[in-house]
Amino acid sequence: MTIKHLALSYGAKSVIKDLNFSLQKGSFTVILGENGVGKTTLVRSLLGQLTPKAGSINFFNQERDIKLGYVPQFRNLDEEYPLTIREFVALNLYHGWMPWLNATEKKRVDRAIKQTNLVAIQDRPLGQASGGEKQRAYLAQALIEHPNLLILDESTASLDVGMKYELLALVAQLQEQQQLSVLFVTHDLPLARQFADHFLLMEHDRYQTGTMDQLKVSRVGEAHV
Ligand SMILES: Nc1ncnc2c1ncn2[C@@H]1O[C@H](COP(=O)(O)OP(=O)(O)OP(=O)(O)O)[C@@H](O)[C@H]1O
Repeated sequence: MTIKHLALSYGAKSVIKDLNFSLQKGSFTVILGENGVGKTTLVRSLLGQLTPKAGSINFFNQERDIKLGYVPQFRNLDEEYPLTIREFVALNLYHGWMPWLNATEKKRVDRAIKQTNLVAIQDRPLGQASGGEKQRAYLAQALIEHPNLLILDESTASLDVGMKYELLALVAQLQEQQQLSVLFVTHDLPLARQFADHFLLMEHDRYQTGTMDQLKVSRVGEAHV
């Protein structure tokens, strides 16, 4: 994916100006930056929810080659949330009036549930799952479409340390096995250093990119000069 001279704004409020960035196929890239710098805004533009004011976003060779998977920020679901884990994972496969899945769709659900280690608990209500299990269910839902670019937006923010590493280790495994490219938005530098190979560091007036060993910050947003 190549981003050239990208500008994004909300009405008159400019958030991103002249961003240039390349995401290499198969890489695990972390997007770092302080609160309010525009990380989620950038993700929204990649998901096609926000039209650039200027510049371009080109996905790999041709735009139709790209299949995006998106794991949103962790939101704790109500304990009473009515769907089981399996129903939640399959949610996007239901079309309008058709309340059942065909054999191929069932296989896709089985595969995503297996990939995310949810087989044993797939029939439990999602509302009663642990934070890590809920995030794995979001990941499984994103994997249903067999994405080649997976975007995780602060997906680990409210998970405890063990669960964060578990989720990211799973993502890294999928990245390797399936030639996935991963874009991971986070404030968590140790986690980024553990799993990512490239970074995009967003600051209010500049952007830096490179391989993780070129990242010279001790905490997000604070560059050593
Ligand atoms: N719908 C909107 N309308 C107007 N301004 C917005 C809107 N959404 C976000 N903003 C503003 O755009 C700026 C960038 O927000 P964004 O959510 O992209 O930041 P972020 O880097 O993801 O922050 P955080 O780390 O806190 O999630 C902020 O100043 C925010 O207040």
